[in-house]
Amino acid sequence: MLEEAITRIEDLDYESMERAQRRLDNLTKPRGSLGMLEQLAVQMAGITRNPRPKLGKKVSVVMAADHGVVAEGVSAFPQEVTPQMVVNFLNGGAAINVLSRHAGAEVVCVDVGVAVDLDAPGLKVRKVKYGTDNFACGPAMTREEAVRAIEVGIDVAYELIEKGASIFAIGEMGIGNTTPSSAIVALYSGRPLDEVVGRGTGIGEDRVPVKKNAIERGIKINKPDVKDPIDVVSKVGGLEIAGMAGCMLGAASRRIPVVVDGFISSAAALIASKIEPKATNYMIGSHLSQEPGHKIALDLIGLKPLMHLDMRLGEGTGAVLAFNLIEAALRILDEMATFEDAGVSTEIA
Ligand SMILES: O=C(O)c1ccc[n+]([C@@H]2O[C@H](COP(=O)([O-])O)[C@@H](O)[C@H]2O)c1
Ligand SMILES: Cc1cc2nc[nH]c2cc1C
Repeated sequence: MLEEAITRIEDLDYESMERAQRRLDNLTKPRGSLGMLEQLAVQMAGITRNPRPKLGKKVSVVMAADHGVVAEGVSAFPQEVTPQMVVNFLNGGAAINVLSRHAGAEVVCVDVGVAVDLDAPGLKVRKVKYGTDNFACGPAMTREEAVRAIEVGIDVAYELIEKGASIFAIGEMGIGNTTPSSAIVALYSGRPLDEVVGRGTGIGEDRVPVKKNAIERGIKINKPDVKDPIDVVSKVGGLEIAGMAGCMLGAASRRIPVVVDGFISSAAALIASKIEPKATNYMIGSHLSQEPGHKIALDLIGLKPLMHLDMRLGEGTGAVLAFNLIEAALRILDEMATFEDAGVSTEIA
């Protein structure tokens, strides 16, 4: 399934992009004056193979899983918050529910590896494992488990696309998951942990060295091979990180755009981009998280955030806010009058 998805990921459709660009240049505004909205519209044309695309159904996917590395004291919150928040997502009370309602998007929550069984109607139970093992002491999961988690993501993407999804916000919930995300971003960027590791849910400055030490031990003991992204995500990653990477690859293989959320979502995007570089064509950056490693990850992938909101929540909350901007960009492309239509004089020189 993973192989099939990878081989189906194509380049953007340059003809639709050129046509969209030509129309944007003829609309009643100085060329390029709508900045990133214009780039978004052109990218969407290339993704959808349509020079004047419209958004259909919008979906926020929240991949949830637990992390053995929390035993090292790397999070400000206890592990039971992961299942508690999953229940909150299903009851409609979390930030992602509110912002998704605001954006007219549906929320889909997937249990890829929560440490307990949950009896929560509406939850997609695709559990690969009851949380990862502590990667400071050995591999987080086996290679087979990592591939299964990626394939859960691909499968969920296909299922939702089949039901009409036209764009995804890719979010997550997993106490401890800024630690594996930091390991992944440090490995691929080669930057020192001091520049990558942040405070996650809000650990005190005194606890940051504990988090860095767990990552250092994890990298030393597991020796992840950066040339093999599945090795990296299995040894020092997470089940929801693999699941999100899969969702991004699955969507790209069906020419569906994915909006990358915060630090953890960007670590997943980095893994997806290392599995298949063309997948980045289908990715849209949303916001810049307060986690210091987020900018490093986005730069590595080549994504530019649309918003700077000082957020650091996760769940897909930044990504879903970008839906309105993407829709705005498409409406500009479709609805604005051209110079000719409106009888407005064009540039002198
Ligand atoms: O998206 C982000 O940039 C982000 C930054 C910090 C924390 N989070 C969320 O907080 C949790 C991870 O934080 P931590 O401290 O437990 O590693 C996880 O549930 C994430 O959704 C998310
Ligand atoms: C309450 C809470 C909500 C979250 N949502 C995503 N990560 C989270 C972490 C905590 C602690």
